[in-house]
Amino acid sequence: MLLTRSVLYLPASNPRAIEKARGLNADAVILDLEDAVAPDAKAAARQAAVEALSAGGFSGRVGVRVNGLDTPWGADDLTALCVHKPDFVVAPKIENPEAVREVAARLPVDVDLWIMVETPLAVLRLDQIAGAGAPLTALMLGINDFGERMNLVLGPDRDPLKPWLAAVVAAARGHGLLAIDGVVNATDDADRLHAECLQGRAFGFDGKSLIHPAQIDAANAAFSPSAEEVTRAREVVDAFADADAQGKGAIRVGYRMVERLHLDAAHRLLARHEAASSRG
Ligand SMILES: CC(C)(COP(=O)(O)OP(=O)(O)OC[C@H]1O[C@@H](n2cnc3c(N)ncnc32)[C@H](O)[C@@H]1OP(=O)(O)O)[C@@H](O)C(=O)NCCC(=O)NCCSC(=O)C[C@H](O)C(=O)O
Ligand SMILES: [Mg+2]
Repeated sequence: MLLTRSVLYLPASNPRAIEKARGLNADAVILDLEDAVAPDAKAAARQAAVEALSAGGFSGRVGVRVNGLDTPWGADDLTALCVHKPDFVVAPKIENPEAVREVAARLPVDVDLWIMVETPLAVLRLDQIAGAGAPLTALMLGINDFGERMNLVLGPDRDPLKPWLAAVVAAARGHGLLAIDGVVNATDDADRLHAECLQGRAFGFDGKSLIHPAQIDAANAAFSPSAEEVTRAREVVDAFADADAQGKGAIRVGYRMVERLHLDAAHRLLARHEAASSRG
């Protein structure tokens, strides 16, 4: 099972961060060629990303966030990734399904496409964008860009974002995609990170975008099934395996009614637990 609890960005122009990322327990890392890299450093960062992919050694999945195709660098970024392929490519500031297909057409085979939802037009066209088809596999919320463009004032509760958190997850679920929540810029604010991870999980996200190694453990913990959830899931599986439950759609487990949809959910949760336990 593909885990995306912790998705760590790092500037591809930072060799120390690339080296460090090889030993971190993030489920995925993203070598950024876009906003974390200054215009003058774009070509060198692209070369560094290709060399990092070629050298390998990352413990999780590796992606590259390319520049937009409407910039001087986007096309060359995608061409460079055809030789040493990442596991996935992240396309920023996508605003319509045509833009998804334009990037997809330049991807080598077996490379997934994740797209950033980070503009007002993107959230207004979520259904069309999320339905653009293979190789699109994930939606990532870009809170920095979205917040700026919407003129949001975001406090720890992220109230102004809530409609969009729900909309992004609904679009992802509706089209069978992963949904990754946005970043916390305050790298020293462990309380805020913890609260946002729990909130993201409650809204249905599969994981959190991160910008610093110190954020990984909190995301891995929050997006892994808790011990209590695992216990409850096992109870549901055991109850439906019981002879008395055969042929029934709804049964009682302890104080609650459960249906076969809960059995499916329990199986999915236990699969996530297995995967999380084997990664740590
Ligand atoms: C935010 C940072 C610029 C902070 O850098 P710095 O002050 O140098 O960090 P530390 O001194 O605390 O670093 C300690 C060690 O950890 C390594 N490190 C730091 N960050 C990373 C990282 N992301 N990945 C791997 N390793 C990292 C340092 O090298 C130190 O190592 P050592 O020398 O061994 O002690 C910096 O953290 C950073 O650049 N973060 C990533 C920024 C980025 O990629 N941004 C783009 C995505 S954010 C975004 O905007 C999403 C979206 O587009 C949106 O709109 O919301
Ligand atoms: Mg952005």
